Amino acid sequence: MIRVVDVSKNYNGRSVLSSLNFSVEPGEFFGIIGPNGSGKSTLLKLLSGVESWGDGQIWLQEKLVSQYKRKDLATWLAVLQQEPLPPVGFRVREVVEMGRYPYQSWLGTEKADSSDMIDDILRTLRLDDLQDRTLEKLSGGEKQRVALAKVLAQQPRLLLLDEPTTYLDIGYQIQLLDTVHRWQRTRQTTVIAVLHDLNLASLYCDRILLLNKGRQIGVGVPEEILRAELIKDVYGIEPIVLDHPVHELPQIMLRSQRE
Ligand SMILES: Nc1ncnc2c1ncn2[C@@H]1O[C@H](COP(=O)(O)OP(=O)(O)OP(=O)(O)O)[C@@H](O)[C@H]1O
Repeated sequence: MIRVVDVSKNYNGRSVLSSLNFSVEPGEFFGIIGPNGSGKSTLLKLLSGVESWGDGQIWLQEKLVSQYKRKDLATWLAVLQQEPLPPVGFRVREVVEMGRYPYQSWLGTEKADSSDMIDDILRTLRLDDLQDRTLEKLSGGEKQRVALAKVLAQQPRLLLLDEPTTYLDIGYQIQLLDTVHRWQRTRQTTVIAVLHDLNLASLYCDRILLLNKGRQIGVGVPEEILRAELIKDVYGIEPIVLDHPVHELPQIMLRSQRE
């Protein structure tokens, strides 16, 4: 679905991504991890066509991302960003309906009625009781769920998530990623997610790309990437890596330096 070939990116002559090479298969849940400033969000911006890359190529199906018209790209992919929602005044349902924009004519009308689908998404994310509330009356975690509902309403074939669990407590982190995972499996949506939490990345991602200082350190299944020596090299900590007793996937325990 996505093929990244020798891609680099500079900001003001400073390299922030260099020689990236990887592919993401249709229907895959693909994670991007790495320390602060390693280039994760920049990579997501290149994949979504928001920013142009320097050298290399980024293919989305058979065309370069840069060859798509903006509205055509929006029927293909949706991006959940860190600061995604309109400021104030809009009601939850109105915001979710904004996700339908790529399917509307210039009059703002849509061929098919999407209200059942919007109802379904609001129910799935437990937002149905909040649908008439305005955004400023929501908590940070509720806003995050509204933002996800809006991008799901776009019915993208490729869903790009930039730190989707920010602001969420552990209950909602799992609920949100379970929802995305179910959505991905039942609709064969491809998901590319930037995740800070390595344990969540292990639980949900089919494969993970590890970046450090703009370089691709590795790409592979969680067992290949979440290895103690690799995590130590990149994050500068001495983790303890254990097998999850239920999911049989690597989980990282942190070791404190305190006396
Ligand atoms: N518009 C910009 N202009 C100049 N430099 C930028 C710009 N956007 C990002 N950078 C720089 O590029 C590097 C990578 O930033 P990026 O936001 O992609 O990292 P990240 O891995 O997503 O970080 P974090 O985990 O802290 O969110 C950083 O050094 C950042 O300062």
